[in-house]
Amino acid sequence: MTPDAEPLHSKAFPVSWDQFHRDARALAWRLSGQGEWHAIVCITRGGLVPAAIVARELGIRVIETVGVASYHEYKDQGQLEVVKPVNGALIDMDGGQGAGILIIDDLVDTGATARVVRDMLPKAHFATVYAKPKGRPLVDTFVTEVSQDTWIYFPWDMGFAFQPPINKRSEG
Ligand SMILES: O=P(O)(O)OC[C@H]1O[C@H](OP(=O)(O)OP(=O)(O)O)[C@H](O)[C@@H]1O
Ligand SMILES: O=c1[nH]c(=O)c2nc[nH]c2[nH]1
Ligand SMILES: [Mg+2]
Repeated sequence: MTPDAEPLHSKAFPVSWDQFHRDARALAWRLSGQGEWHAIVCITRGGLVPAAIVARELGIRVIETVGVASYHEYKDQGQLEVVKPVNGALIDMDGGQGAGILIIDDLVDTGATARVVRDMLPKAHFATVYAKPKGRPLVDTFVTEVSQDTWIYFPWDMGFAFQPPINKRSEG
């Protein structure tokens, strides 16, 4: 990046545990009535927490995972790696190709993760709590859209920290 270039993520969207619980529950409300799913495939690790909340709300007890990692360093998208595939028997149920499966992740950003998982389960319903514009076309159901230059700070990545008073803060 040149010194004058705009940072890729210039805005911050911090999410508390309370807010995340409300948003994940709102996702469950949006999903209810849209279909009958016999299993959730949760994209680890970010999908684990919303999958637990949606599973509880919709009464789904079969939870499978697919492990996908691409942001190996903070905010830096690297090589996408499927670290754990989906269970083949689950993909083949209900006529195959992931029919009857609900895929859950915390967000779509560029859509790279969603594209890979959709290819594995083309007939599944893809749901996330948050979506950025590039990834949005790949998601069937989501709750809140944020701009592409926003970084979402999830509660499991955060901790309490001292905040200097506003009048003592330096610019930038
Ligand atoms: O739309 P994309 O640009 O692919 O980004 C979205 C993905 O990035 C994050 O996962 P990450 O790779 O950080 O792994 P993690 O879930 O284990 O934290 C997030 O949980 C999504 O799965
Ligand atoms: O914590 C995160 N916040 C984000 O905005 C994001 N985009 C991709 N991966 C992400 N992880
Ligand atoms: Mg993830």
